Amino acid sequence: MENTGLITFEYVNTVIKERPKEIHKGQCGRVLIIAGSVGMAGAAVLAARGALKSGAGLVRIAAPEELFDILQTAVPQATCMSISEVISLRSAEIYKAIAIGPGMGVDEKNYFLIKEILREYDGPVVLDADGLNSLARFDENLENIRQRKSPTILTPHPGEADRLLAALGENSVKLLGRIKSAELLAEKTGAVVLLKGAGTLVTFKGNGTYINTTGNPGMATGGSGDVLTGVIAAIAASGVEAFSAVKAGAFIHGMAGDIAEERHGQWGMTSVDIEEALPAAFKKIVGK
Ligand SMILES: NC(=O)C1=CN([C@@H]2O[C@H](COP(=O)(O)OP(=O)(O)OC[C@H]3O[C@@H](n4cnc5c(N)ncnc54)[C@H](OP(=O)(O)O)[C@@H]3O)[C@@H](O)[C@H]2O)[C@@H](O)CC1
Ligand SMILES: Nc1ncnc2c1ncn2[C@@H]1O[C@H](COP(=O)(O)OP(=O)(O)O)[C@@H](O)[C@H]1O
Repeated sequence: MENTGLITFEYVNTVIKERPKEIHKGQCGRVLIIAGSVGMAGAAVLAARGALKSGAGLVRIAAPEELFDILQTAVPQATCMSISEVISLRSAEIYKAIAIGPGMGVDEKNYFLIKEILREYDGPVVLDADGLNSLARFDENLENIRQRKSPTILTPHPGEADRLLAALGENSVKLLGRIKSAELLAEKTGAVVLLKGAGTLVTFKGNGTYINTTGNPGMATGGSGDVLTGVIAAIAASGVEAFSAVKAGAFIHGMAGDIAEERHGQWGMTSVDIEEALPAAFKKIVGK
């Protein structure tokens, strides 16, 4: 078992800092978000907004073309590209982080795209939702994650973690417990693992397991996790190394959830309220 600790304000304060005066958008992190499908455009919107409100300098969404009108209306700050263009994209190096999965759907075509990115791209990749589900279904022993040398970040909820554990021939989260499940996933894949839910866990083999101290039950609402994907991708794209970016992302996302709770209450708050509270959360951390 890894050493355990808490993710605290004091820690996050050392990770997220005031921006240098001369910085420009190209230096604030370009993020590619591969997300959304017909019927789940919202997941792409929430992830992109999560990234933009976490300081990403430029955000590009790769999605089916049918979604472009929705995406460009809901997130005018982001640019869009067709998901079919990503496959031929050898210029992925311009992105400082790539997030894959929210609302993407699970099929073999998506799996091949994910596989290609995991193989070709050498920056941090955040895998969430259907990105994880596609690998759990088609990637034997999660070999594509295991073989990766660059940072890979897995952000499953317990249902997604069960699918990943099953792909590794392991028991469910219920049987293993949350800490053991997260640590097993991290150990067997070499990835930074964030296991969602009350008391979100972040672990990385040999680097300890940390429990988040922010967040509340009002966050149990559709799309909250899609926002988190964008938050983590943006922090990683800013140059923060993966494990710290995930710990800081979990804390700030939970803090935004706590601000949304204060503003709207646990029953009425939605994932949009969490996303809209991100700037206030960052301001509390940075002081500006
Ligand atoms: N607006 C949009 O476009 C939105 C799009 N979205 C997109 O929808 C896609 C499908 O994602 P999804 O999470 O809804 O379905 P799925 O992976 O089958 O998970 C359900 C299973 O997991 C379990 N489970 C979940 N949380 C748990 C917990 N904390 N603790 C314990 N168990 C938990 C749960 O268990 P249960 O308790 O219900 O038996 C059930 O078995 C995905 O691409 C996502 O991005 C959504 O983000 C919504 C907004
Ligand atoms: N009871 C809770 N307490 C604290 N945080 C929670 C609670 N329930 C859910 N969350 C947080 O909300 C988010 C839900 O993510 P996820 O299950 O992926 O939802 P979605 O797929 O709808 O985006 C996670 O960050 C999770 O930690």
